[in-house]
Amino acid sequence: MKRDIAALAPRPEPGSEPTVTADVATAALTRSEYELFARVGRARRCYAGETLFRRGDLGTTMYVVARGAIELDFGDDLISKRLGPSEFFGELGLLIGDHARSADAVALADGELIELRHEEFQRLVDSDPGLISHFLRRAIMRVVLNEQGLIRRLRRRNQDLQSALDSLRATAHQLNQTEELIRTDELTGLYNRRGLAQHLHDRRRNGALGGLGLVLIDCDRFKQVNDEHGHLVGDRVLQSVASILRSVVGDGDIACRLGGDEFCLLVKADNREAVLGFADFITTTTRGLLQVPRHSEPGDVPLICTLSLGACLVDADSDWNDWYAQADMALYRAKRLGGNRVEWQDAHVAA
Ligand SMILES: Nc1nc2c(ncn2[C@@H]2O[C@H](COP(=O)(O)OP(=O)(O)OP(=O)(O)O)[C@@H](O)[C@H]2O)c(=O)[nH]1
Repeated sequence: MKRDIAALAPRPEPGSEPTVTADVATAALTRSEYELFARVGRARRCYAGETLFRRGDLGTTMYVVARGAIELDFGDDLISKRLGPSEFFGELGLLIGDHARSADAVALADGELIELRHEEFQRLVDSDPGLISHFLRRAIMRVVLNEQGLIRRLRRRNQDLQSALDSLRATAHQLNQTEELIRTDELTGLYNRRGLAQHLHDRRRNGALGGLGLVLIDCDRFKQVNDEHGHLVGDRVLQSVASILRSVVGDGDIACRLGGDEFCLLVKADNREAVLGFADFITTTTRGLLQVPRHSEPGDVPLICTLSLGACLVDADSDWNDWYAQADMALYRAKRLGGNRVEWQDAHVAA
């Protein structure tokens, strides 16, 4: 058997004995190496589909393909290698002994291998130190090249992951911005109805609906502002109202434009006086602004109009429709009484 295998040694082209760097990629033994390995090692048959070792197995054996083909599968998305006659694998088992295999080795066809164990390494060295030193250098270079290839692939994968992460972050950022836009009233920058609904939903989920007051705010005779001064002036009046509301909201409070010339304010307040304090501040500021002489504007262009306000305390056990109905009763009264005022509505009277 040994003689048969030795006869399969590669026949070099004249003057083509491989150099250290030229043949590392192919892992093929030179003719002299093959003959030495065949002399020291044992012949071993292998059969199509046979697993010689698996990734992670501790191995002390190196193989040289005499006949047939072997596939090395490194797992994950690493490229498998296919080895043919006179190519070797598992050399770290031979060189360092108990070595965890980095690939599954499976025979692709019936064939023959030369098998060398760790204990036989010294015999190889003693038989031909020069040849084995050459083989060793190639084996080390092969390990280094494999390692460099692996590092390159890991770097590339790292970069791919990094850019995937970057684009994910950008998408998340765009999504946040879009959500912000969807929740915001374009003209005033306050929350719109959708934003208010989301806010109330979040608060209810967090059990944070207690100790709140609601103030509904509606512009008085706003249609007249539009009719007399035009839509743009009307827009500016709405923006002025929004600015006043923005100036009173604190952390956790919310100012919202419900639509048209109607606004609301949801504020932290434990009692009637606290809620009315916010509402009074709004009417006082509005009246103050109406007193400011406006020499720079041609005609009598208003910066703001008077407001009607309806206020109440929020019952955490009921919902927005109930609170709105309650505050709206007060607002309706404020309108009926001529506007430019704040009215209060208690819960039991509203019911
Ligand atoms: N400029 C401007 N006007 C708007 C906007 N949205 C709604 N309006 C106008 O707001 C006006 C609201 O009119 P009404 O609901 O009759 O209210 P009002 O004139 O203030 O009457 P009272 O509330 O009874 O004092 C309508 O003329 C709408 O066209 C907007 O975004 N910009």
